Amino acid sequence: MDDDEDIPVLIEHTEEQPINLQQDENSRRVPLTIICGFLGAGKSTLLKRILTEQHGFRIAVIMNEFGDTALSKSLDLIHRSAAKTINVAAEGQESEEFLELANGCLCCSIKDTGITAIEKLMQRKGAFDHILLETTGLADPGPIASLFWHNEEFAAGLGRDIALDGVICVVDAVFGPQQMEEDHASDTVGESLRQIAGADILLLNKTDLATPESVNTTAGLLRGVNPVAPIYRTVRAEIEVGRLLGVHAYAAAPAFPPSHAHSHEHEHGEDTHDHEHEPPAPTHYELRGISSLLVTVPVLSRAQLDALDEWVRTVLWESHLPGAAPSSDAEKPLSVLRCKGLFVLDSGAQYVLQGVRSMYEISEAAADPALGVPDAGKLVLIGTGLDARVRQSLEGVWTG
Ligand SMILES: Nc1nc2c(ncn2[C@@H]2O[C@H](COP(=O)(O)OP(=O)(O)OP(=O)(O)O)[C@@H](O)[C@H]2O)c(=O)[nH]1
Repeated sequence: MDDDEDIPVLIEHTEEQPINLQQDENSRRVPLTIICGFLGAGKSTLLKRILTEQHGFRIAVIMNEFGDTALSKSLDLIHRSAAKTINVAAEGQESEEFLELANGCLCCSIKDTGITAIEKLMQRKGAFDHILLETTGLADPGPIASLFWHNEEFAAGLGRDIALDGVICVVDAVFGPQQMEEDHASDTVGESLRQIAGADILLLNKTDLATPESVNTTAGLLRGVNPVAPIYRTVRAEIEVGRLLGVHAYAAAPAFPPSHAHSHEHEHGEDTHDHEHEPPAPTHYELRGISSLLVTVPVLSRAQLDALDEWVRTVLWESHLPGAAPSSDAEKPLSVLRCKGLFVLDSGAQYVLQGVRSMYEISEAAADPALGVPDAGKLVLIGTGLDARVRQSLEGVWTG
């Protein structure tokens, strides 16, 4: 450790906040983004980029790893970056470390899991505008995401200060498909597929090491599992920070693909935003593991919206279709890991559905006058056992 270890002195924040990272006006909650990803896919490379580049955002990064990995990782990041100071705050907790970086970011490597690490970080509230939480490779982001969203216990505590912004999954363009392939070996759905399913943004990294054809194939696989998350193709996780943070994935109406088959890409420097909107034909990954169901929902009456709410509740809470007994087919039990929806009422009102595992909410969305009222709604379910019976049962909600 360096000689110049000091108790951290964190500078009072006086500058204006970046527009897209403004905290919720009502609650002043700090947005939190979860980074998960395949082993060796480039999570640390992304973090290093964020911690060392001049992007104007003050981001606190928590490396939530076990053992010494986080410590060695953060020191490695610091040594390679032009950090002004290295501060270690012991506070009687030997596992706590805070590093203040030259670009205003704060790196925390805390060998505690989840909540404790964040509680410690929040003691330094005001020193950052956004929190990034890196999970261990192949950790399922679902339980962590739900911890920060709609957890009553959490809402009474830290949840007053933190709002879940989104989940980013970094996928290895070279080994990603192989990892997905190996993942189905277990009798339950593998972690890599859970990560893809639970992501709000997919970073398809290391595209320089794969042929354009295989990158396209991998993007297609990702799209098959998660049809709504944007896919950014990157080399060394090079992407504008503003495109990853401040996405309000759990608050805003989800950006659904248009109903017609469509595929285009935008170049943004090194990264490419991929909109391969139509899910490809089911692959063996989907048949063995997770698949998605994307349904167009017609304009609904209030009563139909209530019926839809009940349908979602039954499926998410009881894992069976309304009116049907719980499935005894152990191979493909009905289970929803993530759902999103936008519903339009005949009154013109719009409602947004957001769900993680068994937790969900349907709330009225502020209509954007510039966009007008959409002529139909959409619902996407990502999980297992999402077969034709599920679509039929769902459509029965409005066809009667
Ligand atoms: N060629 C190439 N190498 C990359 C790219 N992104 C990351 N790497 C390298 O791949 C290796 C693994 O990257 P990391 O960022 O450590 O991956 P990680 O996801 O943090 O790894 P774990 O935490 O061990 O799961 C490192 O040697 C990186 O320099 C890329 O886009 N192209």
